[in-house]
Parts: sequence; structure tokens; C-alpha cells
Amino acid sequence: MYVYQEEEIHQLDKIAASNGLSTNALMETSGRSLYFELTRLVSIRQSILILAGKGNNGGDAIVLARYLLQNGYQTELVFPMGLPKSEVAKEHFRYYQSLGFPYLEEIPKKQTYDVIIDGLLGVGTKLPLNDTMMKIVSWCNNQPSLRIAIDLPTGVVANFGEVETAFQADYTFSLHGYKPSAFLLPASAFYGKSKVLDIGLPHPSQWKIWSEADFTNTWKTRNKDAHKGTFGTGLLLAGSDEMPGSALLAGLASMKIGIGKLIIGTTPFVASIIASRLPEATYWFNGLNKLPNGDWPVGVKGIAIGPGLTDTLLVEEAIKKIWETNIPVILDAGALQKREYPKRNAPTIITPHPGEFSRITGLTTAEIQKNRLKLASDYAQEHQVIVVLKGANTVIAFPDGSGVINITGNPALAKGGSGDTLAGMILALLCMGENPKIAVANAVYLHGLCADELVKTRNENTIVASELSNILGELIYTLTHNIS
Ligand SMILES: NC(=O)C1=CN([C@@H]2O[C@H](COP(=O)(O)OP(=O)(O)OC[C@H]3O[C@@H](n4cnc5c(N)ncnc54)[C@H](O)[C@@H]3O)[C@@H](O)[C@H]2O)[C@H](O)CC1
Ligand SMILES: [K+]
Repeated sequence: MYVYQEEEIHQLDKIAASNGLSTNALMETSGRSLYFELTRLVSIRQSILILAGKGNNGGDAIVLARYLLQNGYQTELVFPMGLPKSEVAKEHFRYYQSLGFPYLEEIPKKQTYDVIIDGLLGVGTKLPLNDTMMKIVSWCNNQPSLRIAIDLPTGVVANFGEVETAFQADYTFSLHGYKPSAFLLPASAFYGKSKVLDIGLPHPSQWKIWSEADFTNTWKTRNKDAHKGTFGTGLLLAGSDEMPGSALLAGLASMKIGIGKLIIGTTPFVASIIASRLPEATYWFNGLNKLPNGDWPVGVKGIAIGPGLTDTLLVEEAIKKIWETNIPVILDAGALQKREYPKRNAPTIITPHPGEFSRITGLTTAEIQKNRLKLASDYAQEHQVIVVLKGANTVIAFPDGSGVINITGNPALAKGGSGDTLAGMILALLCMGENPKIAVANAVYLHGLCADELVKTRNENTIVASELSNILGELIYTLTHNIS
């Protein structure tokens, strides 16, 4: 499941056309795929209104209308913005007319329809919508009909989350791949259920949705001759006297996901509180104070620093020392500041929520939320770090420009401690020897999936972060017990 920005779709069409697969052919495939998808939702007795715009989104709608009419569906094709203007849509319109099929230029508003198809605007949308378009969209949204959007709901742009008014779709059938706005609020709320239709183009996209198959294909089972050293030693610098639980939550998550050995660098007070709940970890008293002197526990394969840490000066001193090593590091919570990152031969992973990303970048959270993919990706490439931008549909951007969108998770995660848990999960998978991209993607995926599993039987308000780690075992078992 890949994600494409507007420019990438236009580029792919151009390349296909110059190599012999015309846009006309792609439009035919799009309309035909839409027809087959639609017949799974709509019966032949239902009335269908198809709204076609002047561009290629309207062209897809014309092809769809032809297939529906050829197969006996009660279909009305309307061009409320005027007749097709794009050359390819014109070609399909000519063919449509040659078959004697009818069309209208105004919506017959006295009638109601079982289904309304939105083929008004697609990836060529420029906001704002003009008045006529606004009125049409509002009219559609007030109809009792099932609403289906072609490629994206009119009023939503492909790349960003901004929306004023948009077609409120029940279903959106996206062509070739998802568009970023399907994962960016408020736009994503207009998509309804979305599904990608294959139209025969290749997939050069660097951005994908992390799926269950991605998880199961990459999850490694433990070898029979494994010992605790096989699964790495992690150093967790976390927890302060005011926030002792952060160290516990991150530590629990690390151990329950499978790390071999965990050393928690924290205060004696925090250790005395949490050790009885996490006796499997070892404790390095005042590790944060000792680290700047170069006093290291041996054999550490990964470091997470920040959960529950408040002493910024101490954290910064520790980070300076960490920069001298080639140990993978996760900077979370109290370790997230505006900073430069030195060149190292090990991944640096930052895990900000939008507020923290705002602190790091100087952008407002509203700016960040509208454009999460691009901003995370720009930062990752500029600073050569892995950015885990948390929130609904966590975005993971890699330094090479590629990225992953996670679609597991729900509002149960909007609670203190869930970030600590995620940091612990990432630390463990890194230490267990996983490739950093996969480690981060799988940790984010599992973290969300734990919450999805819990809300199957529980109210989302009532779930606390430690419960995520508690169900990891069963969840991973269910996902992987068929893997040989
Ligand atoms: N590879 C693929 O995925 C394919 C997708 N196809 C479909 O083509 C559209 C994109 O078509 P394009 O002609 O580039 O853009 P649109 O149809 O979205 O609209 C362009 C048209 O609309 C005018 N316009 C833009 N904004 C507004 C506005 N706010 N108000 C009024 N009018 C507006 C603009 O000036 C143009 O005239 C894609 O989404 C798919 O549906 C193809 O089938 C080929 C393969
Ligand atoms: K549309």
C-alpha cells in the first residue's frame, strides 16, 4: 500500500505515456476498476448520479458512467461545471456520446439518488473551491445518498490536510495509491472508507503504509540456540523523582517485546519504586550523572534517553557524550530540543509528538499537522535522523527520503505514558538487531495494534499505557504463530 503526492502521480502518468501506455488507457483502466468496485456496493435497481468535472477526474467518471449504462444501471452523468476540457476526458466523452448515452449540464435537484459519485476534482484540485463548487458539494452532503469519491473527495487536496468544505464520502476509491491527505486531519475525515484501485502502473513510491504483512514478513523468531546476549543489551536513561513511572513504562515495553537485557539508568529513588514491578531489569544508579564522565556499562547496543527526564542540562551533557559513540540512540520527551546532530555511523531516532516537533522546528502545531509527511521528511533528510512524528497516523520519515505511515492505533493512546512505552519498544527492537527502519516501523505498528486490540472489549478512556505492554505477548503470538 503506497502513498503518492500529486506531483508523483502526474510524473508517473507522463512517464507511462511517453513509453506507450497512454493516459487514455489509464483512464479506461481507472473507470473500469471503479465500475467493478462499485458493483460490489450498488445494486442494479439503485439510481446513480455521477458528477463529472472538467479535468481527468471527470474523465474517470465518464468511463465509469459508460460501464454502468452498458450494464443496465440507472445512471445519470452530469457536468455541473461545464463540459470536459482536458484532452483525454474529451476523447472519452466523444466515445461515450458515440454510443448514444445521455448527459446533463445541471443537476436535477428535485430528484434524490441512492448513490452520488464525485468525479468533480481529483489530484488537480486547487483550493479554495469556487462558489459553484462549494454549493454542489454542500448539496451532495445534504442528500440521503451513499456518497462515493473518485480518487479523493472534492474539496480535499492530495498533499495537505487543509479543508474548508469537502464532499463527505462514505467510500473513496483512490487510483494507483493513497494520497497523503488520506492520513492528515481534517481532510482524512472526508474520505470515509478508503481503498486503492490498481490501474497497472509501477510503484516507485518511497512512502508506504506499514501493513500486517510487512510486520509478519519482517518479524524474526528466536533461534533455538539463542541466549540473552543474542537479543542485545539496551540502556534506558529515564525517570526522575517527579516522573518515576516513565522509566517503568519504557522498561516494561522493552522487556515484554523481547530485549535480551535492559539496564535502566535512573535515580536510586526511582529504582526503589519500580524495581519490584520490573525485577528483570538491572539498575545503574544515577546513570545520567555518570555518563558524561565516560563511565559506560559494557556491551550496550542501543540507548533511549528522555522519558521522564526533566534536568535539561544533565540530559544535554549526556547527549554530548552519546554523540561520541556509534551506538544507535532514541531521543524522546525530555531529550527533544532544537539541536544539530553530528555525523555518526549509527542511527539517531527522534520521537516527537506535534508539540515537541513544534519546539524542535519552530513551526506551529497547526502547520505541522497540515503537512506532517513533508515536514517530517524534510527534517529527517536535512538532519540525517529518523523522525517518528507521533499522533493519529504516526509518520516515520527516514534520512534517505523514504517513509512509512502507520495506521494502527486509536485515541486510547492519547494518554500519559504511551510515548514512554513506544520509546521502550523501539529501543528493544533496535537492540535485538533489527534493521533500524524495520525496528521503528514494527514498534510503532505494534504499539498502535495493542491499543486497537484493547478497544475491542474496553472503553478507550479506561486504557492505561502499561496495559499495552501487557498484551504484547498474545498479540505477537497471534500475528506470528503461522510463520515458520
Ligand atoms: N495515475 C493516475 O492516478 C491517474 C489518474 N487519473 C485521474 O486524473 C485525475 C487528475 O486529473 P487532472 O486533470 O490533473 O485534475 P482534476 O481532474 O483534479 O481537475 C483539474 C481541473 O479542475 C480545475 N480546478 C482545480 N481546482 C478547482 C477549484 N477549486 N474549483 C474549480 N475548478 C478547479 C482545474 O483548473 C482543471 O481544469 C486524478 O485525480 C484521477 O482521478 C487519470 O485517469 C489518469 C491516471
Ligand atoms: K473526486
